[in-house]
Amino acid sequence: MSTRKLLDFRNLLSESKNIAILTGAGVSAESGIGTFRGPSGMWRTHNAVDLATPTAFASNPSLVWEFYQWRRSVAFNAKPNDAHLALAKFEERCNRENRQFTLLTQNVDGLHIKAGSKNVLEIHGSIRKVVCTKCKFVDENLDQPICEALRGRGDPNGGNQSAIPVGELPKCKRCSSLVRPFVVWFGENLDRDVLKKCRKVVETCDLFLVVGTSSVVYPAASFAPFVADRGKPVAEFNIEDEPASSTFQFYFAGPCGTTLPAALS
Ligand SMILES: CC(C)NC(=O)[C@H](Cc1c[nH]c2ccccc12)NC(=O)[C@H](CCCC/N=C(/NCCC(=O)O)S[C@H]1O[C@H](COP(=O)(O)OP(=O)(O)OC[C@H]2O[C@@H](n3cnc4c(N)ncnc43)[C@H](O)[C@@H]2O)[C@@H](O)[C@H]1O)NC(=O)OCc1ccccc1
Ligand SMILES: [Zn+2]
Repeated sequence: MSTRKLLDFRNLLSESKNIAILTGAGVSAESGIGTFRGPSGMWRTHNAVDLATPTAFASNPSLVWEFYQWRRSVAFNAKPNDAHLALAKFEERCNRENRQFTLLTQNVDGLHIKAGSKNVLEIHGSIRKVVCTKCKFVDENLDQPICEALRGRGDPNGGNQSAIPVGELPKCKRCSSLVRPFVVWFGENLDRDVLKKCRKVVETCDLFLVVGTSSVVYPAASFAPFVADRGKPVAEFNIEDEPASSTFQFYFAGPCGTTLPAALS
């Protein structure tokens, strides 16, 4: 990206009053958390998107809980990287300058909040929380392992794969029924209130940034085009040399742990 473009972007950034940002797995890649595309999108012989479904959980809750036990262990041991930190720092600046800042993330790893971001919408939920399949009680649970039966389980390269009886899987603190990760699975609707907040953000922001996402999962993938259709500027940050879609005004190629601090500081 030419310095000319970078300067143009930074001027626009300093004039904007209502900035919104959408992040995806690419923002956590430099924290050692694999993305969904490519080899890291596989767990054992399963494609992550096949395990992140209500049907997979209904047919094999033990396997799905092993998958999430592993992802919790990776996420809980991960540290926010310079991209997360730059976003948290930029939010503070916006607050000081009375400008609106909203961070929408598809990531369930909790690293934005760990980095200090405040106005964060985790549109696909968080693996730091569980929800009861019976009474719907939502509880933050950072226990590692989350239950005794999952101790040492979840190894992506094999290990003990015998099915864990449902009665030994994580239980609700209120009614002792089976709990599931508090995440939105494929084929499930996003939370109504979260969707309403997302709609307000894309209808009112005057600058939208898209960071580290392949923009294939909906409804999140519809946000940036919606803002662009309103005639508002969109800037994309991605490690790929070329933008997936060239409809946006700005494209910053490279690892976002480098490009984002350079653009936002
Ligand atoms: C696959 C896709 C086609 N399917 C969908 O979109 C589906 C169905 C659908 C609905 N509407 C549609 C319209 C058209 C087609 C399909 C649909 N959507 C849904 O089911 C949604 C629910 C979607 C949410 C699912 N849950 C997730 N996560 C939580 C769980 C969990 O995480 O376990 S989605 C999950 O996958 C997505 C992964 O995408 P990315 O984050 O972008 O990651 P990816 O690996 O793909 O890309 C990484 C990018 O980063 C870049 N990168 C890598 N390293 C770096 C680096 N260092 N720096 C910068 N960039 C980098 C790479 O180049 C790459 O571009 C994220 O959203 C993530 O949250 N629900 C729904 O719409 O309900 C109503 C409904 C229901 C049925 C039918 C109609 C309507
Ligand atoms: Zn319960």
